[in-house]
Amino acid sequence: MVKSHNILVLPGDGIGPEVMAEAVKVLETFETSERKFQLRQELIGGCSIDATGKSVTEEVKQAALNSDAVLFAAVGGPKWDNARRGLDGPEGGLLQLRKAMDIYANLRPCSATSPSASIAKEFSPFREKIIDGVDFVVVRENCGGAYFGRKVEDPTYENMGLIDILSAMDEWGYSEEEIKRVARLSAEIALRHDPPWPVISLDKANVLASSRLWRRVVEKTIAEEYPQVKLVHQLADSASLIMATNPRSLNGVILADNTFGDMLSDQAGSIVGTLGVLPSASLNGLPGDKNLKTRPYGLYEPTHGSAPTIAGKNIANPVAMILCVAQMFRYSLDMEREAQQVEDAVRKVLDSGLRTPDLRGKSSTTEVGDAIVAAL
Ligand SMILES: NC(=O)c1ccc[n+]([C@@H]2O[C@H](COP(=O)([O-])OP(=O)(O)OC[C@H]3O[C@@H](n4cnc5c(N)ncnc54)[C@H](O)[C@@H]3O)[C@@H](O)[C@H]2O)c1
Ligand SMILES: CC(C)[C@H](C(=O)O)[C@@H](O)C(=O)O
Ligand SMILES: [Mg+2]
Repeated sequence: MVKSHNILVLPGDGIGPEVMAEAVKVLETFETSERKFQLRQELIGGCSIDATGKSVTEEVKQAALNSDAVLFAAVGGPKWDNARRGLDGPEGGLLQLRKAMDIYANLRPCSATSPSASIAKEFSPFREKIIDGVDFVVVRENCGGAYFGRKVEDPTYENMGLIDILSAMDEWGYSEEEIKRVARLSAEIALRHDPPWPVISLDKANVLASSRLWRRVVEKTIAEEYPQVKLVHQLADSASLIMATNPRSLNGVILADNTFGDMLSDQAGSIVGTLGVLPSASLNGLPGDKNLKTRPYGLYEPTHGSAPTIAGKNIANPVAMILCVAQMFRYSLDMEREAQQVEDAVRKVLDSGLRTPDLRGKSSTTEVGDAIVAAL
């Protein structure tokens, strides 16, 4: 029987279409007589605002809900800076999609050997003995907190930066259930390792009310449901220092709310020395999750953005986007063997020295993509 996977492809803005083209090339090499990918490409972000007036349309959200997985590249850019209003700006398209799909856990792995030890060795600003053996995944709560709370902005301003905004507010709230589900998913990831990884939960319980609830709920959930998982509470600000001084001590699952997770996962880019190689997976549950009330949803996006200054030059690094294909194989399509094949091919190409200019290489986006396809 032929297996057919419906994949929604959202290239977005800036370097998005360039890196997505390479990811699609890699994906298509896995088509066989038994496995087909039905790709549907749609607009999101600034390009969607230009075409439809909306950063994401209801039709695209519906397409995401009907697909087996979503590949997303990047949104935003200076052209739309003045259109940046809450969920209506280009970045809001991505936020709306995360909410519509209820993909509440964003997994952002970082290790000194993935995608390639040679990259971390050469590009990390840290000494080798600091980053040696670093291996963690940031599990970022993706559908709540300050990102989705009530927003109050001065309604009179027309152009961001041109007229004074006298006051503004982002409500940063969490419910027990929102915290519980992401704590459970983190513990499940911890248990996939032998011996189980610790869960290191970040908060600012010394200051924020939402963090105090966060700490209580994480504590109770893990103690009652996952007693075999070691839980460590860490203040988010000092976690940021530890990531730069002794990152190995954060090895495990780093569980964080939406804002802290966003910041810490970018900081994790400093361990490997570039954001251009870090993928991420946003999920509404792990494969086989018995609590899932809907079909499994997965959206796969690089940690980096639309890099407007290098867009259109065929020099963007496609590796993070290509590694998103591996994540999609792993979490949405039950293709672990193929996921590892992609990761091995990426490692081989990076170790061979064939790299884009962000990694001091001379190769173009398409050359790196072609080399990865050839290495598969
Ligand atoms: N998920 C997303 O769509 C996403 C994420 C972050 C930022 N953004 C948006 O992207 C725009 C630019 O933001 P920024 O500059 O803060 O972050 P960015 O990640 O786009 O760029 C940061 C730096 O990394 C470089 N870089 C990023 N990706 C690269 C790649 N694949 N290859 C080579 N170099 C790469 C850029 O040239 C730049 O020097 C903004 O509009 C922002 O809102 C979008
Ligand atoms: C583009 C923006 C909405 C997004 C975020 O803040 O979540 C980005 O920074 C990310 O990390 O995916
Ligand atoms: Mg970010």
